Amino acid sequence: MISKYVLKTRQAIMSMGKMKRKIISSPLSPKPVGPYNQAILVDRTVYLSGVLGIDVKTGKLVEGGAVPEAQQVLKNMGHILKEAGSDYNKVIKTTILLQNINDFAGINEVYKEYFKENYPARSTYQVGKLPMGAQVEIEAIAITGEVETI
Ligand SMILES: CC(=[NH2+])C(=O)[O-]
Repeated sequence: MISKYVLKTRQAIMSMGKMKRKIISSPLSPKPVGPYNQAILVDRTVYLSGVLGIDVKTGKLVEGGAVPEAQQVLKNMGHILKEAGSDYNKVIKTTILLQNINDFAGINEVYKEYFKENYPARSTYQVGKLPMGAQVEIEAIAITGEVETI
């Protein structure tokens, strides 16, 4: 049996109409390597999939390890953010996945080149393995349009 509360919640949601989502795809950033999109925009929030350090021209991970990969990840991320009407300064949350947590310090140096102010909330993990044998993957959530920091 459905409670009055659940029924009321359902009615409220129905009365809101259809929520719109927009698939974001930047040709300047590598195509997804699996069944996902680069990003999805819902209302004014854009959800970025985990970005890898793939060079869009070669379709391969850049060489040299975690630091060059992180540079490429964040460049790729910039193109996706721009396509969605956002930028690094409007990112509110990131998740960094590292193949080796010993790269933490090096990654932080690269990260600060892109996130200069209003640092997003962030989580960093060492994981067993990443797609394509990557050393770094970063996902993000960002706001589009005008943002005020209070
Ligand atoms: C790389 C990535 N985002 C994925 O889900 O495989």
